[in-house]
Amino acid sequence: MNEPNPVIIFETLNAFQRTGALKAAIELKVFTVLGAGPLPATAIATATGTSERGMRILCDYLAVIGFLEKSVDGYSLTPTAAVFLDQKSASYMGSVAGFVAADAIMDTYRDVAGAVRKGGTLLANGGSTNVGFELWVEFAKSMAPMMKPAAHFIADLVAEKHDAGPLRVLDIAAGHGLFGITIAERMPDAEIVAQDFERVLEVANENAKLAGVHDRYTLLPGDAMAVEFGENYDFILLTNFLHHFGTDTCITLLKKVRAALKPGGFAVTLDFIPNEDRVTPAVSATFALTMLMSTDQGDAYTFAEYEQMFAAAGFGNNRLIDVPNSPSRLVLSCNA
Ligand SMILES: Nc1ncnc2c1ncn2[C@@H]1O[C@H](CSCC[C@H]([NH3+])C(=O)O)[C@@H](O)[C@H]1O
Repeated sequence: MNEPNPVIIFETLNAFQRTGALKAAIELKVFTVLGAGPLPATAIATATGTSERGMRILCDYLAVIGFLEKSVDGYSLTPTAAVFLDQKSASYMGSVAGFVAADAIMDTYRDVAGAVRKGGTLLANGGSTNVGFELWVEFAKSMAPMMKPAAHFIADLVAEKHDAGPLRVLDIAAGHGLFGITIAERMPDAEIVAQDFERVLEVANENAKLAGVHDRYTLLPGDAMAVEFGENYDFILLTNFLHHFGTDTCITLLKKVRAALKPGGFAVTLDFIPNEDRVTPAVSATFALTMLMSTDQGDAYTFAEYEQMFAAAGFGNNRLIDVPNSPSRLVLSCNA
């Protein structure tokens, strides 16, 4: 570990190759074609309408980085590729490439030094928190599969905390809507109010229809900082949202959240929350760079920082909870 070794330099400088290769394999449906069993490069090339040379080189690359296995029968799927990248799998999540590795996102990384100099995003108008940020509809359409484990975890938590009877839930920055929709599926008396920009809520509304919970699903379009939330909510969800803003803005929003909760109601914050060292665990710690590149003031806040923000907004009781099968953690804050 402490021996000097230049490999990490090459691996890091050409990490864009990995992104490009995986994006291409998803786009060309290589993993779906291989879902039926091992095939040689020639057969994969025929099935995907590509060149044999190109497919051989792509499949060898995917074997090197761990998405395919190579044997005398040709290429086959690794367990991860079989579960998450074959379109026929119920847990397919290839769609996340449409947001995570979108051209507009990748373009921002052409000038990390510029964002570091400035201390904020180089995107126009504050980046991803602006109503005009184009990619949120793409996020809503593509990212739901990644959120499934956390959505079920939160629905379980809500069911555990709530006695039988009517239940009002506000899902702030709902996106695809999965978090509120999963609660509605679990609890037949739950009424969900979904808040987000108008064109994003169209996606959530469609998902609510598909899930058959549409009659208990209300839309509250607009900027979360400006719209009236209403009151008497049992639970208010803040999933993957607070990280976009500076602490003062978060505190202002959290005061509004508290005012909209019933006494004894809960704010449920799901986020990338690194340890106090800010360098572990890797996924949460590196998320801070995502915020530097796409927002003016956002960050991957530690639990101590969340505690301070929630306390400043009047929440005295905050608990950090790990979410199984997810890199995210949850802060459960009671309006005691
Ligand atoms: N100012 C804002 N007001 C309301 N929604 C916003 C604002 N800025 C960003 N958003 C939404 O915040 C969401 C962040 S992505 C998170 C979506 C979902 N809660 C999830 O956890 O997967 C996107 O759907 C954006 O449209």
